[in-house]
Amino acid sequence: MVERKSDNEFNQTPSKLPRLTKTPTSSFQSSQSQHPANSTFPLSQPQSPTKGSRSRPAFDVNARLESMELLYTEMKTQMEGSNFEKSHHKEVQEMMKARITELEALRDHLSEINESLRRELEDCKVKLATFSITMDEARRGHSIEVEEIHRQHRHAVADLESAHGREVEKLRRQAQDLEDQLRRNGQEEIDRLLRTHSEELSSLQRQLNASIEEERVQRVREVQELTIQRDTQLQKVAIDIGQRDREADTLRMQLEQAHVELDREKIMASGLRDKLSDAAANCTTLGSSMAAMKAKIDFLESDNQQQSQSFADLHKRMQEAIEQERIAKEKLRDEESVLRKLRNEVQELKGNIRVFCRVRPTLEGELDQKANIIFPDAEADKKEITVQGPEQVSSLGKVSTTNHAFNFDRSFGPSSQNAEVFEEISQLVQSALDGYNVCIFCYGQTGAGKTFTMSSSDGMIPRAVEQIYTSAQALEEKGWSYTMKGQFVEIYNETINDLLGKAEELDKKKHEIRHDMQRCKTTITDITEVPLDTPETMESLMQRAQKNRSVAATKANERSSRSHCVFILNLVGVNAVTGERSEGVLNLVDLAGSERLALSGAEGQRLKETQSINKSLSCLGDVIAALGQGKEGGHVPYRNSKLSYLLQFSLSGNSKTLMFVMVSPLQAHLQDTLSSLKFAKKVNNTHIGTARRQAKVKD
Ligand SMILES: Nc1ncnc2c1ncn2[C@@H]1O[C@H](COP(=O)(O)OP(=O)(O)OP(=O)(O)O)[C@@H](O)[C@H]1O
Repeated sequence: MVERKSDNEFNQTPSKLPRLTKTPTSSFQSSQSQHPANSTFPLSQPQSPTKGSRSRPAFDVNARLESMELLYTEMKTQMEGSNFEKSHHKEVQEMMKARITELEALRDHLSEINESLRRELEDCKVKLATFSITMDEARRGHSIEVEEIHRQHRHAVADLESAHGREVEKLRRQAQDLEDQLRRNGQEEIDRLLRTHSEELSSLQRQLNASIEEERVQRVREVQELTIQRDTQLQKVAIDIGQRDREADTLRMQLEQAHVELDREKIMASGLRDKLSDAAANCTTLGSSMAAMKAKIDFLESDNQQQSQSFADLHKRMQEAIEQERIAKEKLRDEESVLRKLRNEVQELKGNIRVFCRVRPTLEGELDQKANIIFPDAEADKKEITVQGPEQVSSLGKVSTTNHAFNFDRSFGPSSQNAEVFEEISQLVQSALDGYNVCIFCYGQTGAGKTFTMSSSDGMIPRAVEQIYTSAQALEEKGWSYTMKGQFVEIYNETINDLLGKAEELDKKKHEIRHDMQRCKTTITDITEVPLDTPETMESLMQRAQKNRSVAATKANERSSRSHCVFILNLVGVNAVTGERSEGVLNLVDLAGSERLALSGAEGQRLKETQSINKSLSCLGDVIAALGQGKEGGHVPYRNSKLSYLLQFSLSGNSKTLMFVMVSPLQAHLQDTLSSLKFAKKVNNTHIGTARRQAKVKD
């Protein structure tokens, strides 16, 4: 802050200024030496003389005063300027004051506004708080409502689901009933037609044979009688003629005698002439009887014509009967096509991928190790299976178990027989004859019954082949002729082996899978294909495959459990009557054991086996899952394993697939049982597109 001095103070001249009398300091001296005479400070001279002052000239007061005057004038001018500036500053100050007043007024105004705004803000805050409370209440109400709606929705969805489930169940049952009905009706109709037809045929045949026989016997009898009559008459005539001849001879002799006697006895000439005319009359009679005989012979000949006519009639009737038989056969063929169509429609209704579950019985020595497995609907639909999980101990030491329920297209209990199981798949096998690609595979852990179900002497493979033979034979009547060829391969460590080839070539000969994408056909290079002409061929084929499997088993322990076994049956049918052609494939697969195979600890051959089984089974699951997504043109990882690549055309949406999940009844296998059933459940929940028949009609 600058100290203000009064105007008077500034207007005083230097002469009027009080004089400084002493400050004899060295600083003064130094300042004086630094400032020349015109310097404004200091204003006084030191009073006490020093050693140095004695040598200096005397102090010039006037000059000093002059300089002081000058200095004063200068200062005055400066002061005037300062005064002007001061007045200017005063003005500015006034202006600033006015401005400050203005601003203060503005500030007051703004404060008022601020105050009112603050009050408004307070109001708003109060309102906001009220509004927030209302909002919270509304939100709570809303969430309660939403919760309520959710609950209702859940209930509605659950109701709908159960209704839908019931509806689906009902539809499935209806479809089943319809199928049974259709099958029964079709079968009954066919049986009835066949019966009627064969009865008609046999009665016609009998009638025909009887009437032919009767007619023949009668005609033969007539012919014999006529022949006898004719012979008798001919004999008679011959005798007559002989007699007449003899008479004629006699007469001739007599005539000769008469002639002889004529000469001698002319009188007797007229008598002889009379006798001659008698003889002539007799001759005429003989001629007429000969004509009668001739007429009789003609009559007999015309009777032969009648016989020919009746033979022609019989022939005509026989032709008519053959024509009727042909029409009946044609009708039967039409009905067979309808039946085929219906059968496959029923199969499609059931879904193109189906899952059956089968629990094997406990064997000797296993009775006390049974797991708790039940079949809740064994008396009704036979679809459910419930497995009691392993015991779990809680932290409080409480022991509990969980029940795991599963639902499949069909569940078979331990008492089920292969015949009963086959009955359920026979329609599917039939589809292969109708030109579909069918794949049936058995999945499950080692010892769960896969081989027993598939390849035992009364398993699915021999039964399927037998049914195909029987059906193919029955279809022959309808113009179909089938060629069947079988292949049997093993996939071990991602390598294909020919089970019908030479034993010494196992694991040595290389086989490649080739796909013909246009014809949707799979071939394996250098593989043995056996024509199956008779059921006996099938038996020897199975024995050959079994022998090779045993040879392979000596190479690696438990090899049969650790390899996949695929039986491929190629069926080509041609209908000579309708020109139709169908190509179907039936694949029956016995998979490697699916037990959880840990990689840890395994090494060498065992590690390789484990890796390839894990890979191929998980790849099979991936393929089914990808197909289930049903994306047109979507990627399906068939190539990730040999098994899925081999079955590509039999696993696609265009084929019919059935999976058997095989279950061991033992407590020790419970974890594997549960994981097999969970895998099967996933497959069961998959829907694969509609199968197409590979049938062609000749141009
Ligand atoms: N339904 C059944 N009725 C009677 N016995 C059965 C049945 N299923 C399986 N078995 C018996 O159980 C045993 C194991 O069955 P199987 O060999 O078929 O199992 P697997 O699953 O094929 O095993 P692997 O994977 O080792 O080939 C065999 O002795 C078999 O005869």
